[in-house]
Amino acid sequence: MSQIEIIAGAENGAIAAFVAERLHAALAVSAEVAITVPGGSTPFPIFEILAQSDLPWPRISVWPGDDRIVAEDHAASNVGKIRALLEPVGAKIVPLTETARPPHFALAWLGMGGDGHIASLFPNTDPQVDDPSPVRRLTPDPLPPEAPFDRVSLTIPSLVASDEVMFVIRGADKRLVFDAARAGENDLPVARFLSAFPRRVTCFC
Ligand SMILES: O=C1O[C@H](COP(=O)(O)O)[C@@H](O)[C@H](O)[C@H]1O
Repeated sequence: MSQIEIIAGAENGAIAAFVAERLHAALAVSAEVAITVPGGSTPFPIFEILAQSDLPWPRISVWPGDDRIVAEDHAASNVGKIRALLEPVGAKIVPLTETARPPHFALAWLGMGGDGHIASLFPNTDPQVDDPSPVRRLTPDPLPPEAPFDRVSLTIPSLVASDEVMFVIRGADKRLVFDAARAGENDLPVARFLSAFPRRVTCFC
């Protein structure tokens, strides 16, 4: 079980500073590092701030932790929006595909849906902590009305291999779901992940 630090009420600037600090620490011991980041609505204002940081972006690979199966120029594409913000500063943006071989991530940044999904590991997809596949194509059920598409997602083992994990979760309703998950009071995808991840977790919520 992970050790979870809760940081409540953090502004986007403070979250961007945390990410930059963790990446600088990883880059102090590795020439190149990889980070996986979420999609949805929460992370993009933080990416905008992060893009202004002094990080050596050409040494950083950025992988979406999940994506909607749409063209990259579609409004629902996570990789398209990540690329628009972070490629201009020099980051290497790596689209997530079904055949991708994900690297070891220095930092896995996750969001969470109100239904307890992380990445695109929705409850109906029954994500397993010992999934032998690093990436899966999945169909959420129900399909979220704001993004009614099939998905591609890192699996729990791909995320568990990361050095450390951070969540950014907005809203009291989601906080209740997260708190129940970390207390072992539900079996949602977020709870399965937390039960399997043995290292540092920081939750901005
Ligand atoms: O569909 C998705 O939703 C979750 C949560 O997104 P948010 O809008 O609440 O920030 C996100 O973590 C995931 O990557 C995304 O594809």
